[in-house]
Amino acid sequence: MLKITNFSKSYKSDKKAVDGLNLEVKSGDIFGFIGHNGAGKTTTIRAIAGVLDFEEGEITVDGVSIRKDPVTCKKKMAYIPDNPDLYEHLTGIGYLNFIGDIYEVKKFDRETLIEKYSDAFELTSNLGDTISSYSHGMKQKLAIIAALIHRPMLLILDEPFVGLDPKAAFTLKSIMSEMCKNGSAIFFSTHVLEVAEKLCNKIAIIKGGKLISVGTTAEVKGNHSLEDVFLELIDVQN
Ligand SMILES: Nc1ncnc2c1ncn2[C@@H]1O[C@H](COP(=O)(O)OP(=O)(O)OP(=O)(O)O)[C@@H](O)[C@H]1O
Repeated sequence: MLKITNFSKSYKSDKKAVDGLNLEVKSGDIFGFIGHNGAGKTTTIRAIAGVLDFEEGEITVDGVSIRKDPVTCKKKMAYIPDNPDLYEHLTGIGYLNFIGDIYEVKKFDRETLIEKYSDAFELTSNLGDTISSYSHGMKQKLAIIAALIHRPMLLILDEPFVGLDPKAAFTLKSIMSEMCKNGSAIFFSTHVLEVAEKLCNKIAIIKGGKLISVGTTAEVKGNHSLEDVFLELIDVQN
């Protein structure tokens, strides 16, 4: 579903933020992307989402190059950044309908999914309010609902659990599991290693722009906790 081949990105000419990254996320995978601050997670995620240009390597979504045909790729996926930038003057429902129009989601599907996910995130009674009146967590919930209403084959999330209350985090985890059971693929970054360990069937650890471990969660952590493995790998490679 998502294939990253020899992807590198430099912001300044002297140092690569991401260096020669190879990764494949298959249908049904919940793939956790972990690494220290500045490791290259957001850079990778933004390149996958088609919002960051890059010179080296190839990224394909369902076989389509994000560089050559970004529109086709974007129709197949949804991207939720760590700090979603929403149209503050719109109401919640106005925003969801705006996104529904862009992705040409049919009326019945749209109404059904908006109801389903707004109820799940307890946002239904706030949908008539303007987004500028929402808290940070409410904005995040709205961005998640907007991402889900066009049933993406690939969901890309940058630090999705930051700012969500425990119930909303539980709801999101349940939705992620349900999506992958239905054949979608999910790739997300997180610093919450307990969540990654429980939720993901695959894990990649990035350090200084390079992958230092990748595989099934069982392969990456062996008989240890993911936290122990992560801390040891980060230290050993210093
Ligand atoms: N717009 C930019 N201009 C210059 N350098 C950048 C820019 N964005 C990121 N970088 C650099 O690229 C490297 C990787 O940053 P990135 O944001 O991808 O890390 P991250 O793993 O997402 O970190 P965090 O966990 O703190 O969010 C860092 O050295 C960072 O300073």
